[in-house]
Amino acid sequence: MSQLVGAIDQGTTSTRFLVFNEKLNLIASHQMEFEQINPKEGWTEHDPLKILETVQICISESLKKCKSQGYTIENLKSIGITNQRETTCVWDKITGKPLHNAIVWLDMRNQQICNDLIQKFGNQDHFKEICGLPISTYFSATKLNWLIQNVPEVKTAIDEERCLFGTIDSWLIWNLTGGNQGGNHVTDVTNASRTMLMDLKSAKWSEKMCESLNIPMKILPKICSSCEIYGNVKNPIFNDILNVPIAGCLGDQQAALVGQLCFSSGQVKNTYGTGCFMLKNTGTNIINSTHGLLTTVAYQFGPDNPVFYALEGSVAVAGHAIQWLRDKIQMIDSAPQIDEFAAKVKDSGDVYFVPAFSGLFCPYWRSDARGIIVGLTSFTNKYHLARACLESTCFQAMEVLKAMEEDSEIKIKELRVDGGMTKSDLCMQIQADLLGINVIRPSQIETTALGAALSAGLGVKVWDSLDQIKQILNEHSEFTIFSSKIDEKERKQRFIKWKKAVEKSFNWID
Ligand SMILES: Nc1ncnc2c1ncn2[C@@H]1O[C@H](COP(=O)(O)OP(=O)(O)O)[C@@H](O)[C@H]1O
Ligand SMILES: O=P(O)(O)OC[C@H](O)CO
Repeated sequence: MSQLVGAIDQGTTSTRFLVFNEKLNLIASHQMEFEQINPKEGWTEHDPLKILETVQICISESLKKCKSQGYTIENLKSIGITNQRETTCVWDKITGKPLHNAIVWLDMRNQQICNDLIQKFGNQDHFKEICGLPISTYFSATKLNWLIQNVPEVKTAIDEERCLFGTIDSWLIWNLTGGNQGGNHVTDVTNASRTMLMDLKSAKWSEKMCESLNIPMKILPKICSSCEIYGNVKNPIFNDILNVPIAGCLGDQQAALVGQLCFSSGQVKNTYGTGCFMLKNTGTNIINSTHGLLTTVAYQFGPDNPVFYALEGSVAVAGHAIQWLRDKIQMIDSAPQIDEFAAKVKDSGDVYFVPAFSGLFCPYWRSDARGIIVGLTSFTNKYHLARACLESTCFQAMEVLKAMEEDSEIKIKELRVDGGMTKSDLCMQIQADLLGINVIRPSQIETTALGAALSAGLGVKVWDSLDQIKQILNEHSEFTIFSSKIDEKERKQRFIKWKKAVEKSFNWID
């Protein structure tokens, strides 16, 4: 009997469910965008119930497509989950209802809490040794602080032992496995490593971090590996997949690392979605960056297997800037139109766009920066702006790659890429030009979902080993390779201009 594995990919802007067969071919998928709620400047929320609804619809629509190809639910052996990381949910375990909208990773309402912590502990990197992360609005713990301090229902639910906290993976697993009828309150080690509350070495919640950040440990989920059975689907809302085991779970950027088969130390991938995230596998070594990178968990394939780590360069705004041009500025009608516009001009006309909408993450960690467009003249048109927008992501990725090279003093020779923005050939060509190395895009750019599916399939022995998976994928994977078409002199000149633009974005917020 054919074996299928499903993956829920719950991203920042959309939810997907994808089904792969045992040859790792994509059999069916369904995707839905959902609302970004912006109650105030700098705030972004998601409705956790809406997220659940999109998951349910995506599963149901994909399974219809599987059925039309002759498959039945018996073919579906397991499900993996991969998700936007850090986004913070709190809910009531008795009613099963969220106590507030989820606070999204991009949200900056916790800035004052972060400022106070930096002042109290002396510097932004005070906890990096324990959790691998700087004090920043990006991570879950200070979002949770904000909820505890500002939403009375959350405080009361904690006092009455009804409050559960989790990132999106936890919220989904709890609901899928029964919700308030006995759902399992768990997370995986990659997601836990994004909260600031986990000790990287022990891969357990850190008492010191929880105490320093004032987080009650009783509301935290149990930390599991990225590949084990977290429970079977029991919630009747998900009746299309009842009793199917959930057997894989990874944060989306770690899932992409897995989906790109970056299992060896030194291998690097870059995913271009709402943000852009470059991860380098560092094996079982915890490396502390001196160039603004984060240390994070890459994966742990089973509770008895070692934890693998990664260095990460996180860029907050990549595809998000394209969506901003589409939704807020209405310069384009759809994301793909950015390519059409950008291709109409040979360069950006010396225009530089620094999309520091949420400050700048890696390598600067400047919360005082805000977005700017510089170099405008009366010659500038929307096509230049479109090109500057694509270039902005590539320049940011270039800075992250340089930080990785400087940290390890090892030159990165090629870059594997994936994610929504990599559909743009022009963007990938600009990236290769700026980096001066080959940019390699697999024909299957849904590597995030693939990574979650691989983990879920390993969890129930659809595949026995990583070697078997590598062999299967290597048999039918195809790649497009983008090589630089500009020389080092031009690359340097453009980078100097970019750096000048970045500096101009600093110090906007007092
Ligand atoms: N053809 C395209 N050219 C450039 N960018 C694109 C294209 N299609 C989609 N995108 C961008 O890709 C992003 C979505 O990628 P995805 O990997 O689905 O992100 P996420 O997981 O963050 O929701 C959007 O921000 C969109 O702007
Ligand atoms: O939704 P994405 O793909 O932009 O990923 C978001 C990241 O997980 C945030 O850390």
